[in-house]
Amino acid sequence: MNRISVPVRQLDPGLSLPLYSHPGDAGADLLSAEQFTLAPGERRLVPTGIALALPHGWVGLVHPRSGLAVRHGVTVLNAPGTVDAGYRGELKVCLLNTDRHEAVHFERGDRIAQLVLQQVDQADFMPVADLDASARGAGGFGSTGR
Ligand SMILES: O=c1ccn([C@H]2C[C@H](O)[C@@H](COP(=O)(O)OP(=O)(O)OP(=O)(O)O)O2)c(=O)[nH]1
Ligand SMILES: [Mg+2]
Repeated sequence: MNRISVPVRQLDPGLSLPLYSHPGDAGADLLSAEQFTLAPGERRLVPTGIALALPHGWVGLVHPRSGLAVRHGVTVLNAPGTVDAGYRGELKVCLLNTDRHEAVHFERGDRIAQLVLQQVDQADFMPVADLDASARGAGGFGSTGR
């Protein structure tokens, strides 16, 4: 596992930095810079109080936390959110309360999502008349059965 240095601007100095709970964890927990309540079915763009300068060739992926999903039905609507390396604005998390009955309350500093850093490549998209054959072919969307 690489350990890379990522410059962080703390827009809200009272909040801790993203935190890996255990050595080797893939996701660093992102904190909420706000106190708020999500009504059933409500979505909200939640600020995290930080801005990053990810290295070129890396991406930040904003994943849901499984505990929030299982216990409260709270997920990240656009999961995984894509944080481009060149983005210098505040990291935000689009939370959605999928529960149909229960509101969910969050305090400032609560862990709302997790950031996974990965290396990525770009493609040069080359127009061609035909694609090479493959075992799967055009089968998809349940072509292999349930
Ligand atoms: O969960 C997310 C997703 C995105 N972003 C920020 C960083 C990212 O680089 C930027 C744009 O995200 P994306 O490309 O997914 O959104 P878009 O709707 O395509 O907006 P844009 O036109 O700005 O690219 O918004 C976040 O802070 N959190
Ligand atoms: Mg975009």
